[in-house]
Amino acid sequence: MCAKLTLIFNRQVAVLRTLERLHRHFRTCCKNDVVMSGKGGDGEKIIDPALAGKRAAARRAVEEHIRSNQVVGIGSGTTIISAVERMVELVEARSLNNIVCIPTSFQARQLIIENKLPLGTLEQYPEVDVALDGADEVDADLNLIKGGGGCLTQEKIIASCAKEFFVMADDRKITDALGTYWKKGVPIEVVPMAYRPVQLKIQKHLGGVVELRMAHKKAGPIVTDNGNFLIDWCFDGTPDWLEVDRKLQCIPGVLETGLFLKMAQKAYFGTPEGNVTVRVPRNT
Ligand SMILES: O=C[C@H](O)[C@H](O)[C@H](O)COP(=O)(O)O
Repeated sequence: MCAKLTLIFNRQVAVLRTLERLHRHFRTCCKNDVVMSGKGGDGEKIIDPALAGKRAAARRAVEEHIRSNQVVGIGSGTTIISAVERMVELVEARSLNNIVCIPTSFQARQLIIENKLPLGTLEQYPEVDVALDGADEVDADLNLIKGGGGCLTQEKIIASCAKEFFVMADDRKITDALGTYWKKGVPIEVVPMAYRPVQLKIQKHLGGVVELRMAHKKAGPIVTDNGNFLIDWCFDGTPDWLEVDRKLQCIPGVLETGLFLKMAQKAYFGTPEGNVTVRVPRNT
């Protein structure tokens, strides 16, 4: 019994370490903001507490919402890795079958393929049953900032095609006002030839500062999965998000924004200890 428990514990630690490595890789490639908490006594890196929160939230969201015979939208980032991990466990345990996974990015597509889950497209399955995704910040109305890892347009398309959209995050990302926790601005995907006028128009009409997101392992800007550029808008004050998003979307050259407004039905937030709180939009 004791040996069995030790085996289970060791497997969990190994899974967390793998996730941590993927998290570190993803952050280095896409966000350049690795969060590590130091060294353990045995010289091993301590598991990132934020990652433990993301993992708890993701596992719970899958357990509550993913069922057999569903078409599932697979978000991008680090949190979704844990959701896919839980889905694989359920498939292996034969309590989940006949699902189809629609990726929201190149990374999500690879994740689905590597985990041998059935891959589909919106062309084949234009109606998605459930979409799961992470977020960079979440307010009380479940408005989200997304795109910190460079993916947002395909994520928003798939969330918009889903009957239900659930968000999973670690609990640092809960906020009263967007921009309190996530200081890197609202990501906006733009057609490359238009980035400069779009940048100037946003600054002139909406204020704040707009920066072209530069790559770290490539000279020049980050290029999205759709072949576009990303700009990050560090806004002033507390905007009326619906109005601001409408204005942004009206600027020629803007493809999509990382503002996911009133799209999520529920959000799961995990703590480093593995506790999960569930929120629905305020006033619902
Ligand atoms: O561009 C990336 C996506 O919008 C992610 O879903 C978002 O950045 C959250 O990422 P993570 O799950 O790594 O915290």
